[in-house]
Amino acid sequence: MSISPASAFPAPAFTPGAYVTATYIIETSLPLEHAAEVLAGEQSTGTFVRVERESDAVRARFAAQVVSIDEIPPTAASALPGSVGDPALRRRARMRLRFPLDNFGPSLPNLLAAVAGNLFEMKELAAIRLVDLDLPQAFADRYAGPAFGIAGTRALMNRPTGAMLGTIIKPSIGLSPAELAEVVGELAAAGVDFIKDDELQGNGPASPLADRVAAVMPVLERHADRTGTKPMYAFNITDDIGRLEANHDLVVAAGGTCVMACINMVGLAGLEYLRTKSSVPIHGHRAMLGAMARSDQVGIAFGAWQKLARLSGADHLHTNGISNKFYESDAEVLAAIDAVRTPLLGLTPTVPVLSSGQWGGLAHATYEAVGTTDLLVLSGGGIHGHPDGAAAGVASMRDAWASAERGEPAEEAFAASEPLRRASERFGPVRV
Ligand SMILES: O=C(O)[C@H](O)COP(=O)(O)O
Ligand SMILES: [Mg+2]
Repeated sequence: MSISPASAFPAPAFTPGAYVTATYIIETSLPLEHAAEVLAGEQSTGTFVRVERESDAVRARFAAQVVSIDEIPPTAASALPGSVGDPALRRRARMRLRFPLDNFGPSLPNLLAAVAGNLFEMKELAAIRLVDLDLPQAFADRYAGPAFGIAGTRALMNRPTGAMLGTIIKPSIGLSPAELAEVVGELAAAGVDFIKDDELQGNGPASPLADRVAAVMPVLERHADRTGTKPMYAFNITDDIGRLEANHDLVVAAGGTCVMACINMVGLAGLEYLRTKSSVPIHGHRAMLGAMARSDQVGIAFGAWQKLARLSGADHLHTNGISNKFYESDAEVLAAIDAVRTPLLGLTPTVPVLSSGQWGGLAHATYEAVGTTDLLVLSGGGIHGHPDGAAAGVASMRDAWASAERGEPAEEAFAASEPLRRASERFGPVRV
């Protein structure tokens, strides 16, 4: 085994005066200030007892500091298991903690150990949720973020303006590669911009990644030869980190223009690794986010998580869509889309991906609420479940978004478009 030269491990530079500010919603039955100090101490220089070498000088330089505590109304939710104190005294607060960047350097995994590590286990806290992170520029100096983003994605799929419209292959699993190729041909002919594997379709024996690539890409290449446009297909290459590069290379060698990774399954470090190897946009699926973000009492909110995913290189990031099939309200979805659209440390803008229960009848309400077409809107059941087939499903989406972008009332689109009218018979009334 060869020993790497020391130059391969340059000492990280000190950045005095640089901080990460983490915002939490906490609940505690202890005095709020006390709980905040325990939290700040445990996640930086402290432990359960003051130790001899935790000098004032060490604290001054490395201790996390409580910046603010703002009490907010309690919820009716029960306390996290094992929390201590008199339940009758429980209070809730939004709290900001400032961590010296030098405690961890601009390293996302090590950042998370400080701002989202053991603190979820602290018995002093009856609830603790990380809701936001203010990160210094040093993170963008180290992490490249998206390589393609909105502009690069539009260029590759030849959709310079307007909403980017796509679909998820449904059924998610069960189609043979040959059947998949047929569906892809139909979708491409219908003018879809983007197609993706479902997050459930990885590399199983019934439809291995290599076979899907071999079946799908010739269909897309033939379509591109005829029309000059190659719809983007996001092959789900999620796997162990050691396989990501080979999976990516397989897709790119066949002419593929996108790879998809389930961010929480490969981890942020896996996504960042893929970013260093990828020559096509990375479609970031957020499956499993609910385990972190759904509870009001514990976890990491989408607003904080999406910053980490964007730094790690997600060109596309799922935000959910309005009237979705999952638990999030429209207000939460719109906040998520807004979060992804908010500039972050000068990174290339990531494309928000609106998915889950989407269909053409949601276009007007979505466009009115977000005011942009720099979106990738995905409709799985809403296209494949169209009463007249997937091609009509694509047409219903295109008609709806074109009408919304022209500023017409939804009723007008409904009256003018047979595919949209037929879609509404299956999926419900057009949202206005
Ligand atoms: O992976 C996705 O984004 C979902 O499977 C969406 O599917 P749906 O449009 O059928 O809800
Ligand atoms: Mg899915």
